[in-house]
Amino acid sequence: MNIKAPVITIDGPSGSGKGTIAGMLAKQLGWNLLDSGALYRLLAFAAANHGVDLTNEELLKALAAHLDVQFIAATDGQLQRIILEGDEVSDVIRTESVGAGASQVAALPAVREALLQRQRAFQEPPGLVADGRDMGTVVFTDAPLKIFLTASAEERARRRYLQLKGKGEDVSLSSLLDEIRARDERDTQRAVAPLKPAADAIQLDSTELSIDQVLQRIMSEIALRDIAG
Ligand SMILES: Nc1ncnc2c1ncn2[C@@H]1O[C@H](COP(=O)(O)OP(=O)(O)O)[C@@H](O)[C@H]1O
Ligand SMILES: Nc1ccn([C@H]2C[C@H](O)[C@@H](COP(=O)(O)OP(=O)(O)O)O2)c(=O)n1
Repeated sequence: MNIKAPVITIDGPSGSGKGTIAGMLAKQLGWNLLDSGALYRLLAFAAANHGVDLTNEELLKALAAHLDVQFIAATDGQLQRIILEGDEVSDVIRTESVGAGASQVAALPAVREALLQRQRAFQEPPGLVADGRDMGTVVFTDAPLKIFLTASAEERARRRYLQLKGKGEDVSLSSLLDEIRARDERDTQRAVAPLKPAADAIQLDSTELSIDQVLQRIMSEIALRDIAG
């Protein structure tokens, strides 16, 4: 019998804390990690490098199917590393402009289809924490725990501002808020796999919660379901 590894999905809008929480959970549980947004970011980044227009669905589909990417698991003291065509791109794919490009290519059905199996291949023992927009609604519909993490747009822009400032980037809070709102609009309104909570997702508003409080809330849901052994 083929018993699949359990999956915890964490979906939600930009800046809600998905990546941070997913990374901490994966570490704490000793599970695999899928940062699905990174795949869309990598595609947008690779398209720019190869001169592929972000509206050219056919070429983007081919590029998505052949993306030469490696995810190197986090170790103590080092975050997960991402290698594209032999070069480390972990940081360069995190800019807001690559995020906007990712949101654009992510609206194309052929691109989503081309990336589906690649995402499902991360479901390996002992378990998987998957973060994105459609992890609970499309990619891992039978996940035993689905979290939909939100926060107000203002709080998400503030977090992104602090994060990018911390990396030495010259950013403005008001333009980040505009970009976050534009991305929310595109991600929730697209025809395929729009950002929305799965019917069986637990919705968690982190606006007033610390990272540790969010983590504790999710750990208690895991304990309730007895899914982490
Ligand atoms: N509950 C929280 N309170 C304050 N800051 C947070 C919280 N959750 C995440 N952050 C910070 O917000 C920023 C964006 O978080 P991130 O995990 O990248 O969000 P997402 O993956 O949803 O876009 C990071 O700098 C992170 O440390
Ligand atoms: N499962 C996913 C993950 C990301 N996307 C798209 C939509 C997002 O705006 C972009 C970038 O996602 P990412 O999770 O890296 O973005 P944030 O860190 O939340 O700002 O990719 C998607 O359509 N489906």
